Amino acid sequence: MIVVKDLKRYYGSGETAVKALNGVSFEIKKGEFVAIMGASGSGKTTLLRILALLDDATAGEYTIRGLKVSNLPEAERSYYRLTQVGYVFQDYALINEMTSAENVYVLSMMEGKSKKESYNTALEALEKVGLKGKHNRIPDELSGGEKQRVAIARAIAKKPDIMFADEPCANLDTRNSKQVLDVFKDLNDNYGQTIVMVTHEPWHIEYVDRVITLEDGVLVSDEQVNEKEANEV
Ligand SMILES: Nc1ncnc2c1ncn2[C@@H]1O[C@H](COP(=O)(O)OP(=O)(O)OP(=O)(O)O)[C@@H](O)[C@H]1O
Repeated sequence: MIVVKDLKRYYGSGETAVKALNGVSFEIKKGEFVAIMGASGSGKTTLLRILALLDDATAGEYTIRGLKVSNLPEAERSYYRLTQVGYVFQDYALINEMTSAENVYVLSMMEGKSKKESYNTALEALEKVGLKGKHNRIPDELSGGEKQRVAIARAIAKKPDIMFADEPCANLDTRNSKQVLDVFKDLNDNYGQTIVMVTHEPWHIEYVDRVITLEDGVLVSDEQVNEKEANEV
């Protein structure tokens, strides 16, 4: 599904350039749940932002399902971002004045779907993340873990090819983190959702299939931690 070849991302130029990514190559198959790990400053967020089309690489090649996204014109990248890629950020990025259902269906309405269809899709997505019956609550009336699950519902409502999560449990206690990780695992196991998640917590490894570790912008290990049947790249 994803092929990355010799990806580089430098911040600044010349002698003082920060080589946040310095030639990273790997492939991710459809249906994999992959963790990106590494010490602070190793390049995890930089890599995820490029994979999620939120940033451009300085050099290298990036393809999703055979489509060379690193070369797409901005309008097409923007369409791809809106319709095919799901995001979950550490701060949830929910709109405080909106209910859970509204937060989920606002994106679907931006795609031009009817309010009724968007609302029904939102309720279905909220049910999948275990929030049935909480569709009318605003973020202030939810726990941190529930807020993050609303953000996950928003991401899956558009049935994305790939879901990207950047430290989704960074602001959560262990109990809430487990609920969020259980939702990711359920989406991956039962719906085949491809997930790429940045995390620095070693105990999160038990939830994922594979761990890619970065050190100073270089891939230093790529380890299968949970066997799955072979799938298409
Ligand atoms: N916008 C920027 N301008 C300059 N340097 C940057 C910028 N963003 C990141 N960097 C540098 O690039 C390197 C990689 O940063 P990145 O945020 O990708 O690391 P990380 O592994 O996600 O770290 P953390 O776990 O602390 O979030 C670091 O040295 C960082 O200081």
